[in-house]
Amino acid sequence: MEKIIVRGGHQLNGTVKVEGAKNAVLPVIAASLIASEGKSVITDVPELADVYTINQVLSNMNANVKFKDNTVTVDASNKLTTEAPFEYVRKMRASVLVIGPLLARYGHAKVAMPGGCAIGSRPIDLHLKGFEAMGAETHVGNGFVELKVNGRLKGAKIYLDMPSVGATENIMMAAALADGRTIIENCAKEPEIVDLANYLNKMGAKVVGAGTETIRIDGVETLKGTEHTIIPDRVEAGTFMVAAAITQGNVLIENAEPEHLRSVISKLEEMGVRVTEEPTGLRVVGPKQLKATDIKTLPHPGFPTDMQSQMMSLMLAAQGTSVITETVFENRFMHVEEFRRMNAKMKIEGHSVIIEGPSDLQGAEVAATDLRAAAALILAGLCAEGVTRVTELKHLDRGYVDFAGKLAALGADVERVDGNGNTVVPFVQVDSATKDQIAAELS
Ligand SMILES: CC(=O)N[C@H]1[C@@H](OP(=O)(O)OP(=O)(O)OC[C@H]2O[C@@H](n3ccc(=O)[nH]c3=O)[C@H](O)[C@@H]2O)O[C@H](CO)[C@@H](O)[C@@H]1O
Ligand SMILES: C=C(OP(=O)(O)O)C(=O)O
Repeated sequence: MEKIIVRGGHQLNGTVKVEGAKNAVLPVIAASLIASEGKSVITDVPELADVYTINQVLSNMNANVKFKDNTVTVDASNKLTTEAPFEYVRKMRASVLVIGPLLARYGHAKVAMPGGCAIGSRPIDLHLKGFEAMGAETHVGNGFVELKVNGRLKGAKIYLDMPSVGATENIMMAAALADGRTIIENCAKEPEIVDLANYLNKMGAKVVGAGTETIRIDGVETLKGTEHTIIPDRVEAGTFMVAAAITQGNVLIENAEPEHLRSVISKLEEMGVRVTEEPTGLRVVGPKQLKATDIKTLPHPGFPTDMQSQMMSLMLAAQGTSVITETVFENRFMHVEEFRRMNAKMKIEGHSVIIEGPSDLQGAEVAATDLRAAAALILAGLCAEGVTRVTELKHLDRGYVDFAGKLAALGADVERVDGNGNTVVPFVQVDSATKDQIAAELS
């Protein structure tokens, strides 16, 4: 079993570059299924397990997908099949994002129902209600959801009970080819929604209002392949901001987009961290003593739930009592038990965690419970006494490119090893023949 081994107590200094955003690239690759003509060329694509999964979902549908040098090329002009089996949806819930494109183009989609998840129940009822409002018939059975529409989807006025990111994306993609105007109210406003809207518009769609709480889409007849560069990953950027802060370091995070990180910057500043905008990114300087603060996760532009566990690590190192309230997911505190194994002083009360800092964190063997928890446990290891060993790295690989290598380049004592204790070559550094082989399996 692979592990990341962290020996705490090293200050981080230097420069780290942020990759393209996982949560932007997945819907963009899914949207390329709508293009019945031409190739889609997507650049700044991070080499993440999730990107390989969405590429496999598309290949499995008979789209021609290539992934090389951080560029994904999709040719979806073939006749596609319209089914996504459980083997992919189980690995990655975002596989459901193919429903909107398939329904728009073929009037049919059959996708395995995503099950529960380590951060709580994650239904897709809002996605389905949106499709139904546009005229689709939905049938759930035998572990699948199947949607059908006779002819084209019809534009509709859709109010989302909550601003779901996935539902907004899925409905936006379906509406791009619908007959008439769709209005999505109370929609998600995340930067990744804006990136998807920009991509769809370059493909020939008519989407207005992305980034606000109402999006209007006027359906068109067809969409064509286009070129697009993915926005920087605000969660990866935020994770390295915490890494700098927790080690009293001084790190320039290249490519970090301050406009996407306002709530994170503001909370870090409250904790005594210095954040300055530089021409190429954000410089983060950690204080001698961090101060406690409170956080409530909310849809964008509120504090992102995907930064909740990393901030928990920082609060454990801060002086005083901090409170984190999670309002986006029903159960995103599985990592609390793992932090406790590192001597963290914290308790869960309903949807909040109360953190008594500073905890004398001690290295321990801990298991990542989800993607961001994996990063958070490694961050805690950076300031813990002794050796921290983090397992269940499949979660980490979904969303971070060579996390251990990037931390080590900043001066951390971090190493990824296999079950025999041998250093593991990160995927991004595997030889190009192996990468080509993986790419060939996809096409
Ligand atoms: C691939 C991707 O972009 N993932 C992000 C996306 O996930 P995802 O798109 O799954 O998150 P949503 O915004 O849809 O979920 C937010 C909340 O709404 C609920 N809900 C959602 C849909 C629905 O039909 N019914 C329903 O009840 C969910 O259970 C959750 O409690 O946004 C989340 C919230 O910012 C992030 O944490 C994820 O990293
Ligand atoms: C929860 C996350 O992703 P996903 O929605 O893909 O599970 C995340 O990126 O932290």
